[in-house]
Amino acid sequence: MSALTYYLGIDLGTSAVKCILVDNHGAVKAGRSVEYPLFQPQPGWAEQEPEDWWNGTAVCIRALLNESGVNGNQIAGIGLSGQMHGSVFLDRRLRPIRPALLWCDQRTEAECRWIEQTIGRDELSRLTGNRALTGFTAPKAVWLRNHEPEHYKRTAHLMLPKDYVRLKLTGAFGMDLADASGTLLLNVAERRWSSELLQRLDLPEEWLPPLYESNEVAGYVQPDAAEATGLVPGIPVVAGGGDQACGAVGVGAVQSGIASVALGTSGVVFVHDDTYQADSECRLHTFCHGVPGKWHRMGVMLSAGGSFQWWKNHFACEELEQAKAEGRDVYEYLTALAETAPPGSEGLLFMPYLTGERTPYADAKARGGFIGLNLRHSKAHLTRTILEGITFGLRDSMELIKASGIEIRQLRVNGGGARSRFWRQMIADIFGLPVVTVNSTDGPAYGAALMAASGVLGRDIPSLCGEWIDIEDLIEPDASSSQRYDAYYKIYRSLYGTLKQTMHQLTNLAARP
Ligand SMILES: Nc1ncnc2c1ncn2[C@@H]1O[C@H](COP(=O)(O)OP(=O)(O)O)[C@@H](O)[C@H]1O
Ligand SMILES: O=C(CO)[C@@H](O)[C@H](O)COP(=O)(O)O
Repeated sequence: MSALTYYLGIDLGTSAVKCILVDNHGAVKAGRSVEYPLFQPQPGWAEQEPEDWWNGTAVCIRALLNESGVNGNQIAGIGLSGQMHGSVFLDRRLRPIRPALLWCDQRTEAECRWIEQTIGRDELSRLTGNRALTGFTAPKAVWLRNHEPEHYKRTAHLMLPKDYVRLKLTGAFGMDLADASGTLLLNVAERRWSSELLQRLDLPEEWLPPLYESNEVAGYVQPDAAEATGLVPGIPVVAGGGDQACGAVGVGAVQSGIASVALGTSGVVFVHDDTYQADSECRLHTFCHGVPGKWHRMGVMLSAGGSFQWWKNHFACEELEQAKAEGRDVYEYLTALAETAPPGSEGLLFMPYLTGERTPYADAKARGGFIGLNLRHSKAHLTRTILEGITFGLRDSMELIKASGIEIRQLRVNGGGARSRFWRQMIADIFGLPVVTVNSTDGPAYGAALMAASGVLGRDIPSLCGEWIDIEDLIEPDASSSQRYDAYYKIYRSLYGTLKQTMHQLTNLAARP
């Protein structure tokens, strides 16, 4: 029997970096994660230090190798996945100029308006397939020029979060097409940088790295990185992808009809496209897929798991203590509590716009709220309605997908929230579709490892998905809950329009010193 080799998948998440080792039959051997801080120097801002990402990744890989007993020389390839859209500005000596602005940073409303006015919405859509949204990278570069001209002048390179880790690992510049799509600087249809847009925005094309398909080798581990991580020099590192493309590959959403639903800090509904199909009003994002030569569309909520995390952090002290005492995960404790309330939470709704929203409203000033509270409502109802509100928000994206003529027959969930069977049943009921989990629960990291194997072995991604990925659990929707949820969803949908002005007034008031 031939010896096992391994593929290392690295997912540079928002809360932590997660590293896994996958053997050449697709089985996960071991996993490890290391957290790092997120800074919010002003309301609506979200930043991280690129050095924290690299240090966390090095510590994580070293611990993973030690704990698993796998040697660096047993690793045949590495794939990188990461939080998308974040802007890493480096000087000529490759030093970060300032903390990176993240995907959930909302400071660039004025820059987005300027880009859309300068280029024109239709023309921007023709050039990039998308519209200017606060989380995307191009408005961040324009913000730097407007607000920190000294930093802008010193900038020599602009890259995405995981591509900084690539630079530290391999000494090479590179970016995959899936993640590059979220910069708003890519001609998504033609899979190349949009020189025309860069010129019109007066942003230097030489800042940007070379582009790769996700399974192409983009560099090799260098001796100094090997020393820092416990890897050995020379291991090939494939381009990888943004976390959504990697997550979709990691659950096998690589053909029409199967959607990936990601429940991380953000919440995403992602569908595969064989050909380039821009959304006419750009309400969905149209990006390159991690499958070479393919595309995808997706809707993105900014605070999906993030809303649940907020609830846990601020309002679940007792549950946190009880969970600790019983050695249970606090989220398991909270979902068990939510399960004691009925579907619809007895007339309660939650708006999950805690950090503004992207799909379907593209509104940095949207805010969250509970509506329908009465004296019968307990913490169980509030906990349940948070999960329901997040899932209604995801359904908003699915409705846009369905309206564009795409038929979905199965949802494959990934991300932290996918651990909860209760939440998966709720998704099945609210979407009216079967919900599947697969053998790996590490969506993006697993997808990155699979991309590495694809590149190293010269195998195509869909066929490797067919070999490595099995359905582990399938939940069918419950007809009576679905019917009840439909009635609640109709009201949920009307809330944003009804309350938009109030949300904006409150956001403006809160911004005053
Ligand atoms: N057991 C669980 N049940 C329900 N939700 C969970 C559970 N564990 C984690 N979560 C949710 O998943 C989120 C984290 O997901 P993850 O994919 O790790 O995020 P990220 O990649 O953004 O760092 C948490 O904020 C929480 O909302
Ligand atoms: O902005 C997007 C996708 O467009 C997010 O998906 C980020 O890529 C990070 O998400 P998490 O994995 O941290 O939830």
